[in-house]
Amino acid sequence: MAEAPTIETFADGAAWADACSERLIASLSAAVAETGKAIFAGSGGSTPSPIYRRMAGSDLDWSKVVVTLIDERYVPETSPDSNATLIKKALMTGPATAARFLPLYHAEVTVDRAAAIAGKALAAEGDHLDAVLLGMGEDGHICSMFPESPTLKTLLTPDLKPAVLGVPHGRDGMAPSLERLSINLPWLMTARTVVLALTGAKKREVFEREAAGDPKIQPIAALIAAGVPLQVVWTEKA
Ligand SMILES: O=C1O[C@H](COP(=O)(O)O)[C@@H](O)[C@H](O)[C@H]1O
Repeated sequence: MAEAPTIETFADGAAWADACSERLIASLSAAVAETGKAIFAGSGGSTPSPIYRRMAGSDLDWSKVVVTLIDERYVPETSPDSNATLIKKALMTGPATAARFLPLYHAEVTVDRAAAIAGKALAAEGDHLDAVLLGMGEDGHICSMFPESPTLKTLLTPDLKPAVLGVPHGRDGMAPSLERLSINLPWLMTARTVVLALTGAKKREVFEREAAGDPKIQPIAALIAAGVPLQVVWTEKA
């Protein structure tokens, strides 16, 4: 069985955000130096903004970078739930406005059609992700992979093609409350660098529980079993 990665602990939010940003930028810079381009896939939610602000201030040649999302709520950018709006505001500022943004959401189509459009566009950019920033909810979800949800059967199948998939909202009060879009495990398996940014005692506890869980129904355990190169970076308070 694959071993859970060590949780790296940082003394405060500034050191934690610096460490996350430095690792992601190092991977993107190496890709630009080697191939002339790089793909970054970032998370939404409440955790990543300080990391994005630091990344935006780096001297990476952003004109060579494609920025996309690991997941998205099926809402337009005018919604406060839009991950696209969050990443545009926090990351794509200053020199980083030169990066090209690849949205997962598309208007006026079904969530599955939007996923197919986004999946095709991402696959046209390359066959791997150079750097990925993941977050985790206190319920153990990463991307839009919710523990024990029926969509995990497809999202977590390791030997499918890398794809973006539509995620229906949960029934009977189960998560997620909105339709969503998510990259699948095979995309994560292509990634050169994957930082899982965690804050707070609760998330540390949840990570430890999920990492030791069943890869069929617990996404964190599935990533570990599939050999996704997770760097788990934690601080008590961001
Ligand atoms: O819904 C989502 O939640 C997770 C975790 O968010 P956080 O607010 O606990 O940081 C996030 O990683 C994901 O991208 C987002 O869609």
